[in-house]
Amino acid sequence: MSDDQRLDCVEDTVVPQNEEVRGGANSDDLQAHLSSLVSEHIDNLSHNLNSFTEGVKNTVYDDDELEFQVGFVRSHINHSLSSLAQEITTAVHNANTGHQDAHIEFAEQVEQMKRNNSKFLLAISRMNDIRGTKDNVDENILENSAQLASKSAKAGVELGAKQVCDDTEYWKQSAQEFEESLKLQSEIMQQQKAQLAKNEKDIHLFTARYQAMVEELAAAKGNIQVICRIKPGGADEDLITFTNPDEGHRFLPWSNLRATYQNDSNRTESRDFEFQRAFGNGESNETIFNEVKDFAHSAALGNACTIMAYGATGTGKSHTFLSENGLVNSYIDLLFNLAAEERGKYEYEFYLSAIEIYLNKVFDLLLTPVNRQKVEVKLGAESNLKLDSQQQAIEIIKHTIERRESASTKQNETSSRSHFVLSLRIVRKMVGETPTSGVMNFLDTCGSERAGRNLSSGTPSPQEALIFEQGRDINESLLDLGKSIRSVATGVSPRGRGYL
Ligand SMILES: Nc1ncnc2c1ncn2[C@@H]1O[C@H](COP(=O)(O)OP(=O)(O)OP(=O)(O)O)[C@@H](O)[C@H]1O
Repeated sequence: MSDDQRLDCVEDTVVPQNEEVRGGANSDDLQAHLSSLVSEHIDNLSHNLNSFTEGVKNTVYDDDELEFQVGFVRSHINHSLSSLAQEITTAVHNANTGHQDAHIEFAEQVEQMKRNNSKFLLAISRMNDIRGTKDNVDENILENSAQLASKSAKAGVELGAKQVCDDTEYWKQSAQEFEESLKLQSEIMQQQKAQLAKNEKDIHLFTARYQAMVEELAAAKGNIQVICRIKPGGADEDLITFTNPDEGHRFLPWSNLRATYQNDSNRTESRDFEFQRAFGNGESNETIFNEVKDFAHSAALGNACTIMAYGATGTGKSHTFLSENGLVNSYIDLLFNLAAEERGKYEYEFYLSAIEIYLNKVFDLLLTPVNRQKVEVKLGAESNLKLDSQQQAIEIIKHTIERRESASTKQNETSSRSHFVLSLRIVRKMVGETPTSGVMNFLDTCGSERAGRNLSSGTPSPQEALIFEQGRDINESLLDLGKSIRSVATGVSPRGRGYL
């Protein structure tokens, strides 16, 4: 077989068509595909022929062998050409089929587009219809709105007018109701005013009655009341015993007391005493206060009350009056509480003065400077300090007690050496009324003592001499006080020194 024959064969099988390869591929693609198929086969064949030619050149074949080789080459070429023809046929077939598919698809698409077009046309015509309807509706709305507006305006005016009428009626009614309630209120006020006036009258009446009762009570108890307090466990307890000869009446107006003791001739003696009240058995300061607290009300109503502690040295006068829970602090507490209770009705003012009588001289303990130098005053010219609070009152009283003259004696470690007078003035005011001014005086005398009891044998020391002098002066002043009290009680001036 020659090269030309081979080429002819190849050329016969090539189908040079400008068709698409597969569904949708164009003729350029098909042509390119076919060319590549053909050149692939030609390359293959030419390679095999070259190998064959080389083999023939280099090998010495006999005829049979040569014929066999040529037959082999021929069958190879035939096989290659028929496979090429087969591939070309398939490619062209595929291309035709693809083209037909594409054509059918295109026709379907055209059909679909036509259908869409008619739908689109239908939609446009519907849209036009809707637009027309909307225009109509718009026109209707405009027309109705205009009508509605004109109707509303008319109705609004009518409604407004009605509202004004209603409001006027409502306000008229309210004004009437208000006037009626005003009338009622003013009637109630008048009634209340009358009640107030009556209450005020009642208060005056009540106050007057209360005052009268306080005075009656004081009168019933006696203008001067004598209360006895026996110090428990005193130094003389073994020498003197107190009994109540009238057990059944111990706490009734009269409280009798029998003192039994050894007289100077060593004989047992008894003396009976009469008191409004006698305390013993370690009764507390609070119990004593309960007995005498009514004086506070009397002083608040404008009376002058004096509570005086009198007794032998060391028997508990200062303890009863001036200790922390003593009478003075309890009175201060009661009076300040009374002022707080009556605030709004009455205004209270409290003034304090504190003096001591020491060796026959009067000293103002409120004027005492920090260096404790006492300031002597004439009786009645002592300072009066306005008290702002209960706490302040208690503090000041505590300081005045500290400034009071005291000394350690054989009977009492802290014996008061001066008479101490604390005055609490109570001013009570009520609007439209003359203020009342009462006073609570607390007098803590120094205790009487047996002359010479504080002296040791031999020459007395200056301190002993002073205590002796104080004791003498104390006894003298107590005697004078006794005379003065008796003079008040009997109305007869004492003879001799003429104190009253
Ligand atoms: N009822 C009592 N209960 C307990 N202790 C008391 C009582 N009475 C007095 N005392 C105590 O006895 C001592 C002397 O009392 P206080 O100083 O009060 O006596 P006094 O009568 O004031 O003496 P003086 O006249 O010498 O000043 C104090 O220590 C006091 O605390």
